[in-house]
Amino acid sequence: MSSVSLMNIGKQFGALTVLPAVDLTIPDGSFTVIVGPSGCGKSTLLRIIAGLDMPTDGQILIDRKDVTSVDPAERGVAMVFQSYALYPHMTVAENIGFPLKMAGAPKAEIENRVAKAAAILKLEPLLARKPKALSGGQRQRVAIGRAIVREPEVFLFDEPLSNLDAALRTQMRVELSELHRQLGATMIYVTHDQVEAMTMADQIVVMNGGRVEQVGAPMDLYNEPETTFVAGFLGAPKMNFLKGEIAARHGAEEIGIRPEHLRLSADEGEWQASVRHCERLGAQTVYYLALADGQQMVAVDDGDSAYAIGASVMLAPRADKLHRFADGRRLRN
Ligand SMILES: Nc1ncnc2c1ncn2[C@@H]1O[C@H](COP(=O)(O)OP(=O)(O)OP(=O)(O)O)[C@@H](O)[C@H]1O
Repeated sequence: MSSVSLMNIGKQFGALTVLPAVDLTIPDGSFTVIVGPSGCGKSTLLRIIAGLDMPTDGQILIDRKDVTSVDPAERGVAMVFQSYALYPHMTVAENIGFPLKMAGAPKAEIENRVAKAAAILKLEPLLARKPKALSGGQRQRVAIGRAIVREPEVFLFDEPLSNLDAALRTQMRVELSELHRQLGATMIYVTHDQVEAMTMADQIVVMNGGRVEQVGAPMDLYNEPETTFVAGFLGAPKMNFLKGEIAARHGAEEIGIRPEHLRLSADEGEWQASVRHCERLGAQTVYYLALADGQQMVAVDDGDSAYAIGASVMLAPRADKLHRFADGRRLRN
């Protein structure tokens, strides 16, 4: 197991500064998810840790050793990509064992380690198949197997689930979390999907425009976002943001309240709104609402909640869940 430290990492592609200066510590054995919108630089950061890209500035430490100019193969990291890049003419066993073969490992050792990885990933019945005879989820497991056999100190995942359908993604989230518990290795996982970040991470790193916005445990970021960016990025449906008179009454330039922290009632509440649209999800009802001053809100109510389109409702925000911001930053007190 190994910690990873990024010290003042900068990256430029020609005139384009993708990462101005990133400082980040990834604790030993953690499952750290780097999350942010497309283009914020998260894949670049992962490739720099892997050694596939060189930083323009700064240092990378793995297990407290400076690996900034160490060859990717010598860093003790293994990367799993979004596109599984399996060799179509090789069997599952050959695909998994390929990195070891390339490294010149003896045949018996390759077989041994492939068997161990296949057992962990429940791929044993599929070892003789070719990739084209596998489902998307099975292919991704083979790609993960190829990383496991190398017994890396640090696993790097670059959006590994984005080619899978929703049901399979959910299943693989559980499998990856179990894999992490089983192996105890440090895992760094890049995604733009906040659900993956919330469900798998023990540490989330939210990035925005090449900078680290906030680092912390999922529920800490959810409950105490430091910026409106983090507040709006984590959670679905998204946090509501309100400005003007409504925010001023709470002593803020802007307030935020999550849809599940609004209580709806016919006659009691702080704000009056009309129902524009509703989505009945079975377990929940999602209301799209318009306040009297024209600001839009979303509220989540029980599955059997039954306000009609056009109805007038009162909204009561939970006082302990109301976030106050000025200049995009959280206000304290
Ligand atoms: N080799 C390169 N040459 C020039 N620009 C690049 C190169 N690689 C990445 N970039 C640019 O760097 C920025 C960050 O890219 P990066 O792939 O790290 O973002 P990302 O957050 O991982 O996005 P996505 O979720 O879309 O993969 C983008 O503006 C991208 O166009």
